Amino acid sequence: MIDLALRPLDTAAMDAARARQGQLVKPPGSLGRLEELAIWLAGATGDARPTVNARVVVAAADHGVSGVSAYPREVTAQMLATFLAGGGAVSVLARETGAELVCVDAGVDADTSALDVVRTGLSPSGDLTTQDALTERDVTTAIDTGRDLAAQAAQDGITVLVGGEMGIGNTTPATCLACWLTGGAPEELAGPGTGLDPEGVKHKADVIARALALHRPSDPLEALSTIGGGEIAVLTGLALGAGEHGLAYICDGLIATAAAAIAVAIAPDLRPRLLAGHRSPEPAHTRLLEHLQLEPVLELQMRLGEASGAVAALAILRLAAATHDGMLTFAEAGVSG
Ligand SMILES: O=C(O)c1ccc[n+]([C@@H]2O[C@H](COP(=O)([O-])O)[C@@H](O)[C@H]2O)c1
Ligand SMILES: Cc1cc2nc[nH]c2cc1C
Repeated sequence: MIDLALRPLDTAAMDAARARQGQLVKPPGSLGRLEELAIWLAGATGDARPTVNARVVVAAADHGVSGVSAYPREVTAQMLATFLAGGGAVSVLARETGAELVCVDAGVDADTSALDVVRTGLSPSGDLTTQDALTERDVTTAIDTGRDLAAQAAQDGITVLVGGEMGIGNTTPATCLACWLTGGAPEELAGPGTGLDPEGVKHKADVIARALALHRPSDPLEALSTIGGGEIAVLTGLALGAGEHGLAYICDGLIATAAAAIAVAIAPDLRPRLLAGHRSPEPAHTRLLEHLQLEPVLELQMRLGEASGAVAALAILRLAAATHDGMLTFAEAGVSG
């Protein structure tokens, strides 16, 4: 197991934020979820009037499992280059929301030496229907990379971390993990990913069932090594690191949420620090959100990954923090309350 010291939410900062919300010039509760988000952010950051200083980490990897995606694996490296060139959805969304973007090569099947990425030295995962996806050592390396990125973010004054991923085929390991965590059946939880037809989804459910029959992991780290992937393990480490360093953490769709759910299985106290950015239409995502008892901020039928849904939610979190900090109180505005 991993030696972790997680910070709990700061209840004094939350109480102060709640009291401020009660004084702002609006009927109590009238900003709805924005009020809850501001109070949560106060707890996660330990600041009763928190600022949003966000960094988006996109971890990319390829996968040995085949015949489960509508796209070929070379798309992973091509999209990584596109993110860094500023032309991917996440590049635009991060720019619009004033967040920094950091990309990680967590086992991409291409030479990425010309790209400005964080390196792990990992190779693509093995085919989880016939072998372990990762070695135990790979899992440790990936988790440590994620935790180090969170430590660096805290040092840089970041208050909000957003985790996303890119990896052709990765809805298959993510759905395996969702089945393992929730007891869900592959035929219930397998979805179309990048766009499989119903026959493709049925085949994918068979692949997931085969992987689960071959591997019977007994703990979350073993689950990452047998039925996980490099980018998933990096995001598990990133979420754990957010807990260690007192950062707020926004989960994206199916894959990023599976990674966060594994982090919670490792360290249950992490859960209150997680915000579900959105709900993806993948059935396994809804099951994971129920498992974690997280209510997504947005439901926009987004199913891209890349942290796109989480960064869309970051825009809402910014508005929550801005109203919390910038509004006048009844007394300051001279409004009868
Ligand atoms: O985040 C989601 O819920 C999500 C749902 C479907 C697809 N994706 C993205 O699509 C890729 C995985 O899909 P697939 O069909 O290749 O397993 C990967 O790059 C993910 O970022 C992401
Ligand atoms: C083009 C493309 C972009 C993506 N971004 C995240 N997953 C993706 C999958 C594909 C196929």
